Amino acid sequence: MEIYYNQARNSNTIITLGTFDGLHLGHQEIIKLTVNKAKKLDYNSALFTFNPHPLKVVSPNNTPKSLMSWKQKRRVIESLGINQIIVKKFTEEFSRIPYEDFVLEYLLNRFSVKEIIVGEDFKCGYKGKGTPDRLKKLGEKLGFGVQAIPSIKFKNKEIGSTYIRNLILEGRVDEVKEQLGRNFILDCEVIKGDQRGRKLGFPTANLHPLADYVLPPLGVYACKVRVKDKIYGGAVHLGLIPTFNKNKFSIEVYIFDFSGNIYGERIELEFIKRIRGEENFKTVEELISRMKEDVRLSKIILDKIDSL
Ligand SMILES: Cc1cc2nc3c(=O)[nH]c(=O)nc-3n(C[C@H](O)[C@H](O)[C@H](O)COP(=O)(O)O)c2cc1C
Ligand SMILES: Nc1ncnc2c1ncn2[C@@H]1O[C@H](COP(=O)(O)OP(=O)(O)O)[C@@H](O)[C@H]1O
Repeated sequence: MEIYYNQARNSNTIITLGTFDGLHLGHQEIIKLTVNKAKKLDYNSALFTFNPHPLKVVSPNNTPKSLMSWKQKRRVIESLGINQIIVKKFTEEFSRIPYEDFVLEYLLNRFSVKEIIVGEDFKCGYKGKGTPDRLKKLGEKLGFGVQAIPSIKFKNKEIGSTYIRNLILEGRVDEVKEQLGRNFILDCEVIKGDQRGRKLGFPTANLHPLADYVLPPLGVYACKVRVKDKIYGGAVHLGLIPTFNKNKFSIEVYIFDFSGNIYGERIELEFIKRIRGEENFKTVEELISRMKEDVRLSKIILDKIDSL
């Protein structure tokens, strides 16, 4: 797969466009359709996306939190078999280009696009005027097809990034797989904490997320952790650590059956299930005994999913 940040070119291309945050099952359907159609016709398949999220430029206060980092996104797109990704820098100036000019300059002149495949709620161009219906009309004039794919449903609910973000915000991390096709995973770097964890008998890797992720409510979650391509079970705590009178948000994971120094490493944290909310313990002993219980419960949860 090739990645371009500006002037890519190709001929006879079937293209899909969007921000694709989360690359949920609906997005995956659209991308697979693009890939399969291109293969059948022996055309190039491409995915055109924007960075940063267009709303960050057009309406900064309404920018949604992310479901994935760019690295995670790239990996999923690659696994779906697209030939080319085009990442267009989304600027104020770019946001003012009318959809007709955008299509002509970016899609027809550069890729001689034969077909555009998008979700039915897709919009592009100045003020989002480039809806699928208008694109279809433009295509009739300029000689390309447009396919608008209706949202797919699961258990009667439309699959969508907003719905997935809300599940996460409510702590329902065990339900996102039905929509994403995978669990919610944070791409993180391990940073230094207060060095208190090991004294409690629970060393915890303090995590700095590598995207502006949507995050579940404060508390403790059973999780899996990928460290240097090995997967471990874990218990992760998101909170302000009131027991030690801290008031700074942190994400910390105790990794089961692991020892070693991983400061500075890039790791992935996969949320499996919420266990409880954050508590302010009166004594350190009470905290430690509750952490033991968290570890016991996490292991039961992880054993259950591994045996499915
Ligand atoms: C499974 C788990 C549960 C935790 N629960 C709480 C809690 O309910 N309240 C709290 O104040 N801190 C909680 N913590 C945070 C610990 O107090 C924290 O790991 C400890 O202060 C070590 O911090 P350090 O890594 O910065 O040294 C929890 C940590 C873990 C790993
Ligand atoms: N089982 C483990 N889980 C998490 N981190 C571990 C583990 N074993 C060793 N470590 C290492 O110890 C560090 C955590 O120790 P801790 O005393 O909590 O320090 P800090 O407050 O800097 O996170 C981690 O960043 C990691 O490098």
